[in-house]
Amino acid sequence: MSRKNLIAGNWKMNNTVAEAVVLAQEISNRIERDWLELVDVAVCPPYVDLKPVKSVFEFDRVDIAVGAQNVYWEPKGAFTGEISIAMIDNIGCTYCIVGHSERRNLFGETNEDVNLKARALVEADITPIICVGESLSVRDAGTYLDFVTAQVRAAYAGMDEADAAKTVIAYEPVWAIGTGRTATPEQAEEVCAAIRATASELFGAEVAEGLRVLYGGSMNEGNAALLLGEADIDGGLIGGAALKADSFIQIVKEAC
Ligand SMILES: O=C[C@H](O)COP(=O)(O)O
Repeated sequence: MSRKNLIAGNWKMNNTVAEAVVLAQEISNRIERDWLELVDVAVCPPYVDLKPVKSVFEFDRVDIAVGAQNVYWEPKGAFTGEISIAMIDNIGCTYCIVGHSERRNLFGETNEDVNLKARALVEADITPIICVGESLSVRDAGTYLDFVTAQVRAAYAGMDEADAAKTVIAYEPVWAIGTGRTATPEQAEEVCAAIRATASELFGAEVAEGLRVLYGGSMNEGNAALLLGEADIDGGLIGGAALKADSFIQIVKEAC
């Protein structure tokens, strides 16, 4: 089965509304419309920027999706500071990142939290981009495949085949995020293939073949082509390089 690449920009905690609108406009102006037949493109700005960025893309009639960077699984109520799935749905989010290592490591998000978020998103027909990835100490200990596939199993707990088919996994080795130290294509492919094999064990070959597995971690316009050339890498979750229209667009082009 051929899978369409997905290039998703994670803007993290960057860009005021004014800055976000300028960046969205630059991306919209420069992206070639026919590339969007060949590759899915999304940007994930901070919550406050979601609606303005979505409005830019709607006004320009450009098929670039928006996604949130996090969400809470409860539908509503006394959860100060949290944002619900209905809220991001209402402003047109197609995707939502869950379990990013910054959320796991800086904000104490657990595998159980990631699972609850992913399941609630699937239920609402918003695609969770489920992030997994090992730290440098786990990589050096040589146990990274067990570690990452355990994260995948935990994220999928309680899901059936139809649920899993609505998800995206992003493999992001923590040691490669924002460090400029990208995984080699071979390193990234080894883990992405293991993720697909785990999905096959859990949900069967058909679901696994259709599952998009992204790579994230210092992906840029210089290394994207080689990473995206690997058999089990179906796109990228881009941090720093997604904050510059030129770099982001070049990566999208490489993914076509
Ligand atoms: O979500 C994106 C990743 O954390 C990658 O970030 P980076 O491209 O700045 O390394």
